[in-house]
Amino acid sequence: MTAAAVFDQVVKTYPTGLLRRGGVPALRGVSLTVPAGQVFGLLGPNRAGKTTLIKLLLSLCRPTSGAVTRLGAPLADRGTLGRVGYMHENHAFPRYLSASELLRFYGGLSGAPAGALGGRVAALVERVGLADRQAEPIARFSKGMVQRLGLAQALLNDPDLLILDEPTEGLDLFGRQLLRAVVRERRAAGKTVLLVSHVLTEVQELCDSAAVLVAGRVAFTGTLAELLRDPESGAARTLEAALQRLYQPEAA
Ligand SMILES: Nc1ncnc2c1ncn2[C@@H]1O[C@H](COP(=O)(O)OP(=O)(O)OP(=O)(O)O)[C@@H](O)[C@H]1O
Repeated sequence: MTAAAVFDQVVKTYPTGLLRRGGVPALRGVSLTVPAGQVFGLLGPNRAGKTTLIKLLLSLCRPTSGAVTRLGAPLADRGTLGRVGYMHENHAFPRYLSASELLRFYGGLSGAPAGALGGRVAALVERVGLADRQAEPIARFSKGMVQRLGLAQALLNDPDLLILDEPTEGLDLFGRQLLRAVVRERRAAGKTVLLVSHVLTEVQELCDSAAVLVAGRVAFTGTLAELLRDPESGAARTLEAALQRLYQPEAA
C-alpha cells in the first residue's frame, strides 16, 4: 500500500439554519494523498478545515461530495477504523478511572484480546512515563499527564495510521521529547503519522511531507523540502515564511 489516505475532490459543507438550507463550506474540493510510512503534516490557519478533514478520516462525518480512501479502502469500510489511532488536544477521560483502568477499558473497546491487553497496557504506561502513577485516578493528573495518557490510548491498537491533533499542547519539555521519539518510532516501524500542529519547529523536525489548507482549499501539498523552497527564486526559506506566504498570498 502506498497511501494511508487519499482525498479526491472532497467537498464538505455543514448544513445550517432551521431548515438546514444554509451551509458552512469547510472543505471546497480537497485532493491530497497521505503517503504510507511517512510523517505527514497538516497545516493551516484557524478555520482552514483541518479538523473537518480529520473527522472525515475518523468516519465522524461524511463528505458532501468526493471520495475518501482510508488505509486502502473507502470510508464505508469501517474495518479500517480499528487500524487508526487518534490523539487530540483536549481529552475528557472519565476522571474516576485510573490510567491503567482507562487503557484496559479502551483496549477492550478496540477489540484487543484480553490475554494480550495487560502486557500492552503495562508497556504503554511505561513508555509514556506514567508507570508510577498508573493506579491513581485521572482526577489527580495534570494536563500534561492527561496528554501522555491520551498518547498511550492512541497507541493501544498499534495503529497503521496515527492521527495527532495538536499533541504537544500542555506537554512539558520531556513530554515533547517523548512525543517526538514516539513519532520517529512509528515511522521506523513503517507506520503513518498525520500530525496537525501549529508548532513549526516540531513540524520541521518531524514531517517528511505536508499539506497546507487555507479556507478549505489545498494551498500546498508536497515534501517538506519543496515547502521550504521558494517556488519563484528556488531559494531556501523558513517554514514561517512559507506559511505566511501561503496563508496570505495577497500580502506576499
Ligand atoms: N459542526 C459544524 N457546524 C457548522 N460549521 C462548522 C462545524 N464544524 C466546523 N465548522 C466550520 O467549518 C470551517 C472549518 O472548520 P474546522 O474546524 O475544520 O477548521 P480547523 O482548520 O480545524 O480550525 P482550527 O485551527 O481553528 O481548529 C469553519 O468555518 C468552522 O466554523
